Amino acid sequence: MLDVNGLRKTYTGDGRTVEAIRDLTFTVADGDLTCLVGPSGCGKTTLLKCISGLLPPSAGTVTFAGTPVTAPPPGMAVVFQEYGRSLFPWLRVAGNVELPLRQKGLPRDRRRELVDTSLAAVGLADAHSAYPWQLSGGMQQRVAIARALAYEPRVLLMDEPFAAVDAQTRADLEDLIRDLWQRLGVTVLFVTHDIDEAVYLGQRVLILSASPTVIREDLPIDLPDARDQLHTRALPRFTELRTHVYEQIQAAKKRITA
Ligand SMILES: Nc1ncnc2c1ncn2[C@@H]1O[C@H](COP(=O)(O)OP(=O)(O)OP(=O)(O)O)[C@@H](O)[C@H]1O
Repeated sequence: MLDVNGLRKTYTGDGRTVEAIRDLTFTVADGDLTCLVGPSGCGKTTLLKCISGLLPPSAGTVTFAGTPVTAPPPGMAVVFQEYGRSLFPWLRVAGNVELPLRQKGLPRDRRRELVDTSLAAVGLADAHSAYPWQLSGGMQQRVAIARALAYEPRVLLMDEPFAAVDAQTRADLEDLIRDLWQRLGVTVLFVTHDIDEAVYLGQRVLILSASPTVIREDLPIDLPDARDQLHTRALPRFTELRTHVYEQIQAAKKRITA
């Protein structure tokens, strides 16, 4: 579904050159839930922007369902960390979710149906007519997720989407993502700096090195598919995996080679 090949990104300007991504190659299969985790500043956001066609890479290619990405492709949706800035405060919840569907040119009845089902899917069936600023942070992030789902993406890219919500809401939203992924069969690439979150959510965790970034390890997560916050996190295997990822990230920060 996604093929990232020899990706490099160097920022230049104001007499400064920052090599953010040195060389990244990986694929994400159709229907996978892959987490990307790495030290702070290692280029996670840069990578997602390149994958989603928002930023041109300096070298290498991104291919989405067989087509090279040169601009934001239809079929891909992104959820960012800053829900507060991604929703329009003058539009009601339903209007926010509907906006990309208008841009897609869908007829009114279909738009309404998609808004209803995606808001119901994130547990906000009653929030159609509220304004975003009348909702809690966690609810606003649910609206952002509903908007991405209503677009019916084949790939959902998520950039630290739960970093700004409290711990309990975060746990609920993590379960929501696994539930939606299992029910809808959407391919998910989830970026986080939170090691426990990456291990709890992913079928696979890609561990990135410090900037300039390469892939340090491609780790399969061999936990049972049915996960829940209490029992999965109490499994000895969960502890082993999180300890392993933690050690890898610490080593990456100290630039010890794998
Ligand atoms: N527009 C830009 N111009 C110049 N340098 C940039 C730009 N955006 C990012 N960088 C640099 O590229 C590197 C990677 O940044 P990026 O934001 O992608 O990392 P990140 O892993 O998402 O960070 P964090 O963990 O803090 O969210 C950093 O050194 C950053 O300073």
